[in-house]
Amino acid sequence: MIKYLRICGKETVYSLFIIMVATATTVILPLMYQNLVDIGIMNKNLNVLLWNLGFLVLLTLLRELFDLLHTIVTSSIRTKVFSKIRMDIYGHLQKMSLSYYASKQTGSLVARIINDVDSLEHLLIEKFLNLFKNLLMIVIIMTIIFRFNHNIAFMCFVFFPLFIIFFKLFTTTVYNMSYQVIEKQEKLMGSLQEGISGFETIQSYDVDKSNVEATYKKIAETEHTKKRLNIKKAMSEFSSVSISIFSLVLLWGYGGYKVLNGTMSIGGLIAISYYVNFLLEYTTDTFNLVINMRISFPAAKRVFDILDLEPEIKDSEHAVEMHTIQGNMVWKNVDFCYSADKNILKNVNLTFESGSLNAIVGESGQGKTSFIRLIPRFYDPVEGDIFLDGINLKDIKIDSLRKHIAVITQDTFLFNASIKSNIVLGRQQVSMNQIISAAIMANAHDFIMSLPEGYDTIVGERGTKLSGGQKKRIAIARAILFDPKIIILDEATADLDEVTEQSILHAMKRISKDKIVFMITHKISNLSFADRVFVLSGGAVTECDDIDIYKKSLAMKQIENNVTKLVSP
Ligand SMILES: Nc1ncnc2c1ncn2[C@@H]1O[C@H](COP(=O)(O)OP(=O)(O)OP(=O)(O)O)[C@@H](O)[C@H]1O
Repeated sequence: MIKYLRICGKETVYSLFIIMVATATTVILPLMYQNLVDIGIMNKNLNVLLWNLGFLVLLTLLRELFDLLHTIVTSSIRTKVFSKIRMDIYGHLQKMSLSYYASKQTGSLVARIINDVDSLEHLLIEKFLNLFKNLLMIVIIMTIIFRFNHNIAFMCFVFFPLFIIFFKLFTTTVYNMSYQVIEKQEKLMGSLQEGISGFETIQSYDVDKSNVEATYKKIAETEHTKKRLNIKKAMSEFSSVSISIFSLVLLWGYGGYKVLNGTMSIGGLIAISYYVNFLLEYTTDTFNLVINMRISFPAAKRVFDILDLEPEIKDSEHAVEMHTIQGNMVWKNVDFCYSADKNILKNVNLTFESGSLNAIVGESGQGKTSFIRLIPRFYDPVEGDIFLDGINLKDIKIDSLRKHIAVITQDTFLFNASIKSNIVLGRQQVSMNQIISAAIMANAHDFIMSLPEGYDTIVGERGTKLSGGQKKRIAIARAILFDPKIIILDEATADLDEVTEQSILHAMKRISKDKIVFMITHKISNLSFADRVFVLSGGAVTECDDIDIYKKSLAMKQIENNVTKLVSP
């Protein structure tokens, strides 16, 4: 946090200075009242009365002015620090490995960026700075009260232990409850996000009953925990206010008695009652602040927990930049698994040369996607190494490695932007001609031109305004325009009609002359485009010596499966 406060060190110093000056103006006010009553009113001195009234107006205005200044300065701290924290979390999340996202829900991560940073903001700006102001005020006011009247100062001291007892009583419960609220809210955000983005499945399968009810239950539980937390907070506030009332009664009893027996002036009693009032106000406020800080701490801690997380896949110290690559790849004794109890790849030894289109086949769940995930280092092998142009992937800077790879997955992700921006994807200096020729190769140009706004058509969230095949073709055009050395097609053409699929694969075959293309496929017809075919089975990856024989055996297997399905009751 200190690192972030340093960004606006100047503003923090200004803020503390303003707090001190505002404190001074507040502290002087009761003395003015004392003068006004004892010298102005009681001695019928109009001059003193008018001067004091003038000063009172001036001081009150000054205090308001400093409050305004404080708000301006803290707003500037908020803007600088918290936009930086949000950017850092977002940037950090972008660096996290696939394994991290496999165990997290998008909604709960959004909750951290929005809600938890908000809590941290309140904690820092409202609570820490106010705590500083309150403690300063308490010390100054206690000193003044002590100088006024020792007995009253001792009476005030009696109430501190009471505050501490109540504080101890509430603080742990409040902390635990607020943690529960945050966790429940995070889970709720996850369910809401999932429910909203999966609305089509929910509606079409009529699963709304159990699914929606589970979300309703989460909403109710979150609100219930919030209600319990609010009641606890209200109880803690009630107890601190009760102590204040009790002490004011004591002060006015004792002070009134002193005025009656002539040992204290009326102005003095008014001034000291102001000070005691201030003291109680600031002590109560500090008590509530600390309770509220306990509420904000869990959220603040979670913000820094994310920032402290190390991505599983990161650049090694001596990682090198690869500006250009040939694209020759060697796999040496590669083992891979997601968890120790299930091997996905075992002792894979392979060599791929630039200028080849490699089909990866195998039954569902054998590990084809996992296999290609090791190439852009979405995951690392648990044993063995993969070399690109003789350099271990682990020794290449991740950004510079991924710059040479385009992955087109089974699920196409499009941004809610125009078709053109989805193809270009932030790359600079790309001409319209280049975009169009990539779209032509991906068989996307004709359908794009048939849309009323052509390349400027906005595709909707995740591309909902386009068909599955259209989205896929845009993703392929994006990869072609990108012109990487390694192209990975993970069943990328599976949901296209046969003519479109064949024309895209022809294009892939053409452009694979100086690239390595990996094509995961379940279709026998696609194997005709492959230079080499690799079969994944039981963790082993074996190359097919004769593609035609493999195609025949696969076709036979599929026929057998279909016959079994037909004859089985
Ligand atoms: N992120 C993950 N965490 C844990 N296990 C995973 C993960 N991704 C996949 N698996 C498991 O790894 C195994 C291989 O999955 P993978 O997706 O690589 O298979 P595949 O051959 O591509 O399957 P398909 O042809 O059905 O797409 C499966 O048993 C799957 O459940």
